[in-house]
Amino acid sequence: MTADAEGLVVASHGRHCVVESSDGARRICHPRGKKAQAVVGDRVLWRMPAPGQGDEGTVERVLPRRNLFYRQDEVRSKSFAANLDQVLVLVAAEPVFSESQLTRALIAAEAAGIPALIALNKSDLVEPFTRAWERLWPYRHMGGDGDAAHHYRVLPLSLTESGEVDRQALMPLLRARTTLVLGPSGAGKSTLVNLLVPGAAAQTGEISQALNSGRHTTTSTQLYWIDAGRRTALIDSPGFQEFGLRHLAPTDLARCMPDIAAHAGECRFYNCTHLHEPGCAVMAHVGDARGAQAVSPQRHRIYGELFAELSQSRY
Ligand SMILES: Nc1nc2c(ncn2[C@@H]2O[C@H](COP(=O)(O)OP(=O)(O)OP(=O)(O)O)[C@@H](O)[C@H]2O)c(=O)[nH]1
Ligand SMILES: [Zn+2]
Repeated sequence: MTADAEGLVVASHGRHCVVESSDGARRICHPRGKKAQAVVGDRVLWRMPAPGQGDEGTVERVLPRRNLFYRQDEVRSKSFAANLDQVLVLVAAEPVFSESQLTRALIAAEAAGIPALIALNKSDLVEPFTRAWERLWPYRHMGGDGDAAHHYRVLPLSLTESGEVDRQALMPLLRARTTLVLGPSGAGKSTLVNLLVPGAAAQTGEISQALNSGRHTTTSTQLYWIDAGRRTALIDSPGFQEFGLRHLAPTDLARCMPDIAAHAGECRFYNCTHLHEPGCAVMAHVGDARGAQAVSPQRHRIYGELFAELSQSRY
């Protein structure tokens, strides 16, 4: 019996996926049973088809994951990607981004133990950019002063106007890592992928061709290599809009919001919800006063909304 080969899942669509071997060859694989359901970024053991059984393989087993980034909505859970080094949330000056969506993505990253970066695109749109940069004040300062203390790195970009400069700023942060890129429609995700991934269109074409065989034309989540040595990867995933956090309990929220977590241990009641209790250290820090230890009123409002959302009965 031949040993199963190890491979990396570089695209997924429905139940089947595309597995890349160490020599770079890609092949469609189907999971052998529920336990072999893989997501992009998974390392898997896979097997060639038996002679005469076509050219699609089977995923025999998903190897243990370092982490799993996912969202979960009311009805079904939807996995995004596994084994990530970081998440890059790309928003733009225009269209105006939703701070609630941004926060949801950051909470999901935090819950999975994955560091997050934020990029604000379209700095050439001066006035909207100034407003958006200002809205990101809490994110730019959270954790303390100085680049090392900041909880989130926030980068200004202008992908269509200064792509080369942006590439130089981004590459040191991306090199030799696997980065999941998330962002609302229109923020510039395609522009970013095309800037950083030589032949992105070709890689996509190859994959849709592979997945095509009359059944599927688009892939949902996809991994691109930035470098020829295949060490630096970007994972592009749609679905920022309906970003559910149903996999979290309301009481998980505080530890996943670093500005709130910083004070949550100092409240009078150990089971403080930070919404109305006397002696709440979190609420004592909510205000317009700016400071690395402050909790912005917007962030506290979003926390309250999410707390209510996650407190509704589950089904
Ligand atoms: N002014 C300006 N426009 C930009 C910049 N980057 C991207 N755009 C434009 O913004 C629009 C959206 O960019 P895309 O890269 O298609 O955005 P996307 O996030 O992939 O959007 P979807 O395809 O809808 O998911 C395009 O018209 C881009 O040309 C920028 O730095 N400045
Ligand atoms: Zn409290």
